[in-house]
Amino acid sequence: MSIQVQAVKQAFHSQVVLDELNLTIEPNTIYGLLGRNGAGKSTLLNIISNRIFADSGTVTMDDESMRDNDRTLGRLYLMSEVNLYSDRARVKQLFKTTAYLYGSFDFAYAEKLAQTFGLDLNTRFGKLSTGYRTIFKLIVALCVPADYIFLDEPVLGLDANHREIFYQELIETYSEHPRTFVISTHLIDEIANIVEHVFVLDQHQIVIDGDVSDILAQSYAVTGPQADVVAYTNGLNVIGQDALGGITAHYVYGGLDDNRPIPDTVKIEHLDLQKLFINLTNTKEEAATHVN
Ligand SMILES: Nc1ncnc2c1ncn2[C@@H]1O[C@H](COP(=O)(O)OP(=O)(O)OP(=O)(O)O)[C@@H](O)[C@H]1O
Repeated sequence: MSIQVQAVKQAFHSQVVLDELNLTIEPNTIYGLLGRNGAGKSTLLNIISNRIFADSGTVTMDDESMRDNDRTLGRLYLMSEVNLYSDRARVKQLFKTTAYLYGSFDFAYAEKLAQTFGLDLNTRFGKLSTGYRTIFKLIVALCVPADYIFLDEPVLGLDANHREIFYQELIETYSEHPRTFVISTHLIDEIANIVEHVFVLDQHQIVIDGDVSDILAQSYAVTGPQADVVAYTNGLNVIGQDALGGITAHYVYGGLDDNRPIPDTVKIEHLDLQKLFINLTNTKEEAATHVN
C-alpha cells in the first residue's frame, strides 16, 4: 500500500520546477522532505494530493491512479499554509466538518491536544493568531483517519515551546498508531531525530532518497591542514568545503576509501543532517563564499 510518484514533470509558465521526478512513499514511516526555498516541495505535495495536476507523469497508490480518485485520496491528508476554513466557524465546528468529510475523527485526542496547546475550542477560526491557526491545522492533521499525512511547514509561526509539544505528540501518536507522515520543513535540526527517511529535492529532482542512518553513515567532515585534507579526499565525492585560519574542512558524501591511510594531522567525523543538506544543496556561488 505505497504511493508511487513516477516521472512527474511540472513547470509554471516556462520555469521547470519538477523534472521526471520519481519517489515511493511507504506505509508507516516518518519522512523528511527537504529542499531549498522554491525547490518545489509544496508543488510536489500538492500534486500527490490532487490540489494541482502535474504536466505529465503519474501518482499511484498500489498501481491505482490517485488522480480524481476519492478512494485513494480519502486516505491522504495535506496540511499546508493554504487556508481552507471559514473565518466565522468555531474550532469545534471545524472538527465536526472534518469528521463529516473524512468519515471519522478522533475527537477525544483533538480535545486533549487542544488542552495541551491551550487552544479554546469555542474560538472562531478568524480570531486565531497565526501560531494558533497552525496549531488548529496540526490538531486536525493528527486526528484525521488518514494513512498518509503530509505536513507542509507544520511549525510555521509556532514558538519553541509549541514546536516541542508538537514533536513530542507526533512521536507519541506515531508509536501508538503508526501511519505515514511526510514533513516538509526548513528546521532540519529539529526533525533530524524524528524522521526515519529523507528525500532531498534539488535541481528539480530527488537527489537523496534514503534512511537517515544510512545517509549519515556515509557523510563525513574531513578536517586538518589544507594540503593533507586535499590529498586525503582526492578522488572522493567532496560536496563542499570550509576554510578557517589554517584549517580546511572537506565534506564528503558517499563513503571514504578504506585502503587510504588517514594522516595523523587529519580528523574525520560524521556530518549531521543539516550540515549535509547545506553542502549538498549549496549553489557554486554560495560554496565559494565559504572558502578563504
Ligand atoms: N501556482 C503557481 N504559479 C506559478 N508559479 C508557481 C506556482 N506554485 C509554485 N510556483 C513556483 O514554483 C517554484 C516552487 O515553489 P514551491 O512552493 O513548490 O517551493 P517550495 O520548495 O515549497 O519552497 P519554500 O520552501 O520556499 O516554501 C517556485 O519558483 C514558485 O514560485
